[in-house]
Amino acid sequence: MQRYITETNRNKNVEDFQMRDDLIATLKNRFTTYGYRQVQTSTFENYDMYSDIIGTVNKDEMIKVIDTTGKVLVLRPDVTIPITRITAANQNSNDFNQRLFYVLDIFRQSSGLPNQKESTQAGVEFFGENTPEIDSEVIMLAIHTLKDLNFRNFKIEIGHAGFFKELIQQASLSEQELELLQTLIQSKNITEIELLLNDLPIEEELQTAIQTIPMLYGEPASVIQQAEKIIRSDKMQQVLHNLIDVYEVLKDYGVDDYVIFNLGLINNMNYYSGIIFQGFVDQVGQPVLMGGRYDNLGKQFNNAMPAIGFAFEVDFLQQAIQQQGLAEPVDQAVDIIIYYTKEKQKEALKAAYELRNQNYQVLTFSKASSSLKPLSSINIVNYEEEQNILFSNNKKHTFSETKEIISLIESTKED
Ligand SMILES: N[C@@H](Cc1c[nH]c[nH+]1)C(=O)O
Repeated sequence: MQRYITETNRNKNVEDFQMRDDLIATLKNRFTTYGYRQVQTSTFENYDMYSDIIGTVNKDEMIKVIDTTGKVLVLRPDVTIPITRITAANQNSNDFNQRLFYVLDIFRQSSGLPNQKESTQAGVEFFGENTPEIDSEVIMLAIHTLKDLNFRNFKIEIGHAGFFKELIQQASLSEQELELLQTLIQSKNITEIELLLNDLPIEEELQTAIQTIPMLYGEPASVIQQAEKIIRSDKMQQVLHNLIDVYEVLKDYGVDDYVIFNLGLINNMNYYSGIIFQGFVDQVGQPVLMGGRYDNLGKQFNNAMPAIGFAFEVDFLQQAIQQQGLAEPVDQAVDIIIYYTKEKQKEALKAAYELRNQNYQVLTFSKASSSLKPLSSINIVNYEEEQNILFSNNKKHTFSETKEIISLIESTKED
């Protein structure tokens, strides 16, 4: 039996970890270029905070812990909620925008996948404005980042939390019926949807409209055309206009080829109030990113603030990059390797210190005691009794001072 090992399917070796680190660096860099600043939230949260919020994570999926005083805590099941709470508490004037990003683990355990409890999310949250320009800028950031990661085929599905909600309000369904209907729409199970609706007291026109929802998927222009046919209220018309406005801005960014409309899109979280979206790449069944507008969440923390954001699932991204062979080979070579004899130890270690000070990566090997074969390097330095030798790119040089090593290495780099 293996003791103290928890089942996890990520980072099996150092190379995986380095690749993940590079991936996260790419995400952080792109978020920064759009003006986002990194924040962090606590791993332990008050259970009551999550259970009282409307639109929160499913209570059964939260991982609860009890602290030494007997208080029930929960391991951070979502980042959007605590960031909204913090921003709501700190923002006393609402006339400025806040752009925040994070790379944090979240903890959820669904009954279907009991071994999966932990995943890393890299996400952004924008607070302060609700305009089509902001919505499209946030979606553009997601697209820009997927391009950075070299995915050739990816799609962003855009929908709206309000479209389905508006329609369904006219049907006055019970909570259970609504939940079932949502699941069926999500899985586009058209036959079951029809059977369910046939059993409910819903007028025919409304039933047809609801049955159309899963079909409102695909190229934006044709989805808009089809959607117009089932508009039954001003609110639905506004929702559709909002989607069109956002799409127009995305066209100006020149990224409309990546965009698909999906009015049957229902995101996991219930706090969404406006546009919602998900991102898909080849060979990964689940979305690698999800997000949307959640203008009503701040109100629950006594500060109404328009807000929109999304989060990448870093584990899915990593899996996709590996499967599609998009990872750059991890460079194992070090900048400089120094071999030295016992007599030259002092001189060699001093040189290593100076070179590391100049940010070179340096490994030292005592010829007297080390028997291991070192990693490769194009710069090998030998401190021996008679002379000091540098092999740089297979060319031999003699030297007496450390600064000569630097100038020789830099000059061979330029060759
Ligand atoms: N917190 C959401 C993603 C998101 C970030 N911002 C808005 N939505 C999730 O875990 O699904």
